Amino acid sequence: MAHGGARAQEFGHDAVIVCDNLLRVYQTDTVEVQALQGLDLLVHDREMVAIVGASGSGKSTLLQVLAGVDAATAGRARVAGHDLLGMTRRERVHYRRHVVGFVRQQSSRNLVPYLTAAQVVDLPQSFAGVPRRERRQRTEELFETLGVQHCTDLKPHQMSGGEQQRVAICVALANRPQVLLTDEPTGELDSASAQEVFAALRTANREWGTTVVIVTHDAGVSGQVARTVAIRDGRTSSEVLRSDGAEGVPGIAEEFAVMDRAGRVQVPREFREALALTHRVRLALTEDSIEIRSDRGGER
Ligand SMILES: Nc1ncnc2c1ncn2[C@@H]1O[C@H](COP(=O)(O)OP(=O)(O)OP(=O)(O)O)[C@@H](O)[C@H]1O
Repeated sequence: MAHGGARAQEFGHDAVIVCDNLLRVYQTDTVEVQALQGLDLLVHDREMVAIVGASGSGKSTLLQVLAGVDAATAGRARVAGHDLLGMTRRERVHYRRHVVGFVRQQSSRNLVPYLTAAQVVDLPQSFAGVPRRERRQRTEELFETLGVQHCTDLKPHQMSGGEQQRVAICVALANRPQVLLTDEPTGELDSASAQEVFAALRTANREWGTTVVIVTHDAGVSGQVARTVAIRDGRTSSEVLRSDGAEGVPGIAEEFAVMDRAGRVQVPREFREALALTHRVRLALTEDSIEIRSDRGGER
């Protein structure tokens, strides 16, 4: 039991994605940008989670760290048991090829202009050494499940934006990753095509048990997933949990603030402005709540 107890204390020991106090600092000649400022995040196996936030809040940086294409400056990031800050080059190649699938922000970067859908989905499987017959079967299975069989012999310029994105999702899923990371998968799409892409992501999540993370600045995504995590200034600030409604009836969504392990909570700007809260506030513990009051009359 002592062993189990010790494990239970480790932050996120049972999560597929663990970000613990993650920091990413970009250093240029003149400025230092803290894109991630001590971000904590847990995602569990088979979850489908959306990450929302304003432009510049750190969403893409987070996804690139999780995808293994960028390295955090400090903190801990673990995905499916892989420690992302301590991986060798070789481990990183294996990780990117087999453990995570990544759909990048610009759809054109996910496909190759002169390759057909079938050829581009074949590529990652071929790099992984999968025999030709199995590759063909997997490609057909992906196209059928995500509804893009008709794109098999088409090149990107012959497909709609939504079809391109669904083929890009097939590429990312080709080697059966445990985790699928998508950066603004519906950013350039009309709402009907966006719905088809969300449906494809849900299908992957349901059919293959893939854990799906969707980064978007579209707050409307909350209606598509059970959990939405909001990032503000490089930190997770709030979460919306949506319970499943009955068939055809939307579920109920409830918003929570996120408290990190040091006890920090971000007070939303509207709340701060409504009470003119500045850098110092009064906290009071009542029987079942904590009050935050302005420090009127106090020195700044
Ligand atoms: N390579 C880089 N060099 C310097 N600063 C960067 C770099 N990449 C990102 N940043 C900065 O880090 C911060 C977070 O950027 P990031 O792209 O992660 O935000 P985002 O929430 O994904 O925004 P968007 O929705 O516009 O893509 C921003 O201030 C951005 O300017």
